[in-house]
Amino acid sequence: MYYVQEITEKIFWVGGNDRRLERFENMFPIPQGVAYNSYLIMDEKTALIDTVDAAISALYLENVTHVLDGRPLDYLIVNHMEPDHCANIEELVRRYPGVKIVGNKKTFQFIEQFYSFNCQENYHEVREGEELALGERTLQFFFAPMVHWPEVMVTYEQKEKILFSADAFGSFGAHPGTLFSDQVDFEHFYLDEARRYYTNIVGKYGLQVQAALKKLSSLDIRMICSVHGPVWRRNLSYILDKYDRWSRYEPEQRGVVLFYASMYGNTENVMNRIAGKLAEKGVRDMRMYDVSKTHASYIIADAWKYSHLVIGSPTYNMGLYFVMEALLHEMAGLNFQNRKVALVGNYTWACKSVPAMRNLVENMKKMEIIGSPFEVNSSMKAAQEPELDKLVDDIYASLLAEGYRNEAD
Ligand SMILES: Cc1cc2nc3c(=O)[nH]c(=O)nc-3n(C[C@H](O)[C@H](O)[C@H](O)COP(=O)(O)O)c2cc1C
Repeated sequence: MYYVQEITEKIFWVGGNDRRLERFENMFPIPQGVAYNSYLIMDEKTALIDTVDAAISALYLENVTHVLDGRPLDYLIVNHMEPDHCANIEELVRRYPGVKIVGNKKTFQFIEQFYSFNCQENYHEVREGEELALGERTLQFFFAPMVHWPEVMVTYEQKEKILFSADAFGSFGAHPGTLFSDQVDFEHFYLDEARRYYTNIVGKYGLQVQAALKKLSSLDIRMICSVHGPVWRRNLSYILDKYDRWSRYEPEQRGVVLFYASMYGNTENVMNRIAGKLAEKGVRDMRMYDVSKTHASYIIADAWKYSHLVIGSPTYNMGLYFVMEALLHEMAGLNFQNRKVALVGNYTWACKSVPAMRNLVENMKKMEIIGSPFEVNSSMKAAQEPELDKLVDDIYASLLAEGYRNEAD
């Protein structure tokens, strides 16, 4: 049976949740599921904003039919052509043959690339800033290229000042019954998943996000409706500030993320010793991950959050342990930058992990290597304690220089 919610007068959320999907984009674990949001505006003309993933099409079509209540669909706004939002275009055209599909040149190019049905007669191409009157309400379209696909646009509803923002401001996590961010404790319920979503999916395109934020800054926005995650109707500056910071690659918090690879436990042992020594100095904001155990998306999200990283890896086949190598490549691919990094390398006959890590890290922008990388020859020896203490002192000094306030102070 249909399940819809009216988000404001005559604008309905007609999306749905998927809590069965194991991995978003077949890559990112989503233990709390994901929501696909679509919105239907009932005015003199009816307009549907984006569709949903094929996994929830049946319920979705029932939702749309229910809200339309016998009326035709006049417009389908396609803000984003990623298949998790476009799976129902063909069926909607079949059901509502007169529907105008609103998009830009690239939108239509992508429709034809992804799908084989012919709906060219339905195209309604819009330009940057163009308006579309629905009756009481008028929509306006702004292009947001590469946030995070080239055809992306956002739709601004002028009467109630609602931004339909495509993937921007989205989050992993299905709706827990509530729909609005102010109905839950966002920091506890969504923030980590919103950060993981942003950093892993949109993170590479900080410059383009900054450009979009600048373009939208002249609009009076009272509500943000993304295609994933909760709807924002209060305290919008909170999520706008997060996006601004994330897209400038600025850490949210001073603290340390330690992540390591280790087969026999000797690299892990050094990482634990570093964390323990930092804790003795009073550092509390630390996270530690084994890269073979924790999915990269969680480590990347925390690397984005914190100011300092400690990275440890054994040498493997004259290079870097593959999982660590993949993770650092992924971070570089996401344009990750602007952090302080300490390195720990391990080897039994020829240490290649330190130069490999250094090379990968130094190829990222605005990265600073702290002190001297700590090299372990199979296992750490007592004689190396002063050298490790020196590295810990350097990490701590760097934290303080960045403004870290020690609980013990
Ligand atoms: C398949 C394989 C390849 C390795 N390749 C190298 C290598 O090229 N050079 C080297 O010095 N050590 C190499 N090692 C040894 C490890 O780097 C070394 O034993 C290290 O101390 C392991 O650290 P861990 O205790 O944290 O797992 C290799 C080990 C394995 C299992």
